[in-house]
Amino acid sequence: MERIFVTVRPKPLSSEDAKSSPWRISENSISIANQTSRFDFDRIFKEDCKTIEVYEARTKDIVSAAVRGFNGTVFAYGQTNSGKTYTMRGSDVEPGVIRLAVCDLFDTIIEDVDREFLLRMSYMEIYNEEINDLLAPEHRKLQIHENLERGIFVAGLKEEIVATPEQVIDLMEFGESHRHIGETNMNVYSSRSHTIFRMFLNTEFSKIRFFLIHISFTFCFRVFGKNYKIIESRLRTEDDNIGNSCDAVRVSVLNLVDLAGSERAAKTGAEGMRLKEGSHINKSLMTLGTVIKKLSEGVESNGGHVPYRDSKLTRILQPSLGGNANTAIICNITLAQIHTDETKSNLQFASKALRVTNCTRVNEILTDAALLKRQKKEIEELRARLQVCFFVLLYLILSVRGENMCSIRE
Ligand SMILES: Nc1ncnc2c1ncn2[C@@H]1O[C@H](COP(=O)(O)OP(=O)(O)OP(=O)(O)O)[C@@H](O)[C@H]1O
Repeated sequence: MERIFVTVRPKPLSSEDAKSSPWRISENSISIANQTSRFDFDRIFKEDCKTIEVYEARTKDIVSAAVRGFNGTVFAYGQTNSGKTYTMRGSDVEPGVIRLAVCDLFDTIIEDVDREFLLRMSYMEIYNEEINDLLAPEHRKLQIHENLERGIFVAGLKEEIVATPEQVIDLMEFGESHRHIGETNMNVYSSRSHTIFRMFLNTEFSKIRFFLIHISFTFCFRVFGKNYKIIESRLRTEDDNIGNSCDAVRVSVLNLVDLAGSERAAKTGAEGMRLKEGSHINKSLMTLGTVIKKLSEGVESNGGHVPYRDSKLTRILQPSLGGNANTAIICNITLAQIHTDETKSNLQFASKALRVTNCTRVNEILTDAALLKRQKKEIEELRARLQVCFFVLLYLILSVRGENMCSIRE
């Protein structure tokens, strides 16, 4: 069982706002002066901290676990203008969590000489409760499906096979250019949609396709002098007859999520289209809050209902909320007095998330070869047991017959 890891990143204040801020931070606790309520988190960063510190606090581990076959999700949560996009996407001067994660992912893969990888990415946004593909802008209003093989997935979402960090960053920037952004009174570049950047392995690859891709990648890397042996993860072994798991393919998904911020129309001055966007954003964040609250109260483990299906966001993130994933939340806040109520409610959400636990495990899929090997071994074991049973039975029959013969003679 793994608890959701929750950190808090306050946005730097102007000196004017700093003087009037009611918030007091001590180590990893935050409270309002003269009030008894206090919030404790895994980590509270200083206002002047760098994004790399935020990244290294937990996301770095989640990325390296993703390479080992564990699902991972990191999302930035907070009110509008609190620094979520700054944290996840970054700026020209300071790379964000997504960029840092992508570079780290490739570095970790290069170091892993025992495995071969095949990596893919997708990028989507949820805008006004509709899912749009940011890598294929013509793919709009996509639907969520669920089946045994793939779990919960967005049908028709473009998945690009990627081989270098530069390729991922280029695709991400292409996607960013199609994201819905708008001006409000609180943020000139306010995200009007939630975005989910995803890197993952395809469970549908047949062995032949896997090898074809592997061969072509290996060829490319040799030709271009790069040392990447890109993705899905399969253990390399000299001895093909070793153990059962040598041909197992590990499949993991890494979600990096930049949520749109909660907002009050009175403060953002939203009207018309902006107001409609704001109401969709608030509604889906409210559902996220309800889901986290129910999970923190143990409703799901007691067989109760958790309303994942009430918003596209919670439905897509369902496996990361109380499911099979290492999850971290970066709660972006502002310490300005004018936003005290919003900051308090964001911290309440984050506190509840601290009590949510996930059950993580390595996702391993057996290839045909490994499956055959495992079944062959099982057959051999059964055959050996059958032989033992046969000899025991023969012995019993012979001894019974021997006794009968004796009693007849007598
Ligand atoms: N840690 C920080 N250091 C310096 N500037 C920051 C920091 N965090 C945020 N900013 C600045 O604050 C402004 C708002 O940040 P950002 O757009 O990331 O907020 P947001 O939470 O994503 O807002 P929204 O929900 O409206 O999209 C930007 O100009 C950004 O550069």
